[in-house]
Amino acid sequence: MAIIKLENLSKTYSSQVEEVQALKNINLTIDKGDFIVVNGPSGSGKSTLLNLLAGIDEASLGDIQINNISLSSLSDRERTELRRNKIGLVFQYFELIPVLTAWENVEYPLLLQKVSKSERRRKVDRILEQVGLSKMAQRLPSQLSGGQKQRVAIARALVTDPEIVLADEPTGNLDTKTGEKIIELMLNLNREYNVAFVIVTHDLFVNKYAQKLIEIQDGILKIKEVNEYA
Ligand SMILES: Nc1ncnc2c1ncn2[C@@H]1O[C@H](COP(=O)(O)OP(=O)(O)OP(=O)(O)O)[C@@H](O)[C@H]1O
Repeated sequence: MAIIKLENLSKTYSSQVEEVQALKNINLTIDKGDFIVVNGPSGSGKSTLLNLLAGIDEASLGDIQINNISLSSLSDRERTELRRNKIGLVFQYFELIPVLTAWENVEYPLLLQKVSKSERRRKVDRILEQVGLSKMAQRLPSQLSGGQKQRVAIARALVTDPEIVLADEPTGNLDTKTGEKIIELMLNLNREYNVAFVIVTHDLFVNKYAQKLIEIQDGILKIKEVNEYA
């Protein structure tokens, strides 16, 4: 089942000096439970694609549909709401709130959704256990390793039960062994919750986990490989 559809999507950045066509006529369907890895050289359009998928930026041409709803038909507030409910985000530098504990960082998106206290407690405890961090719940981000911080960020992305998690270079700030564990964790969560992942990465080791491997070059998207999981 398609959760996101990109149709003839283009993005042009215009300034007084020049126009950059960052994405050129992209077509892509993301199905429920997909595990998509996106490669591409610096400046090829990867972050632009993630920003459009997340509704952070708007396409110049073409359409993005999430659950058959066209993003362009929504107001800014409705787009924010959709992002909050359907999309989880994971970043290279974790982006945790430094004055909140691991537990409170994961709780935060549920507060925005006005989820009740008992439900928040249940959901945060459960997801922290799944990412292997129950014992570190009361630590501040500064008291955690890079890999542990990324686990907190993954728990925060998943605690709202999103349909899709968008990850921008999630292993970029981790050593290879820790990075590999983080991708394996994402894959396990992908299978357990049937939530789709789109992972943008320069780390080639991630490619072997891809169910769909995508490459962007000069704003043009190519599907390089599609694997069925055993
Ligand atoms: N806000 C902007 N204004 C003008 N041009 C932009 C803007 N953001 C990106 N670009 C240009 O669009 C193209 C695609 O950029 P994008 O950031 O999507 O690439 P990327 O593949 O994510 O690169 P990297 O791997 O270095 O992060 C580049 O040529 C970039 O210079």
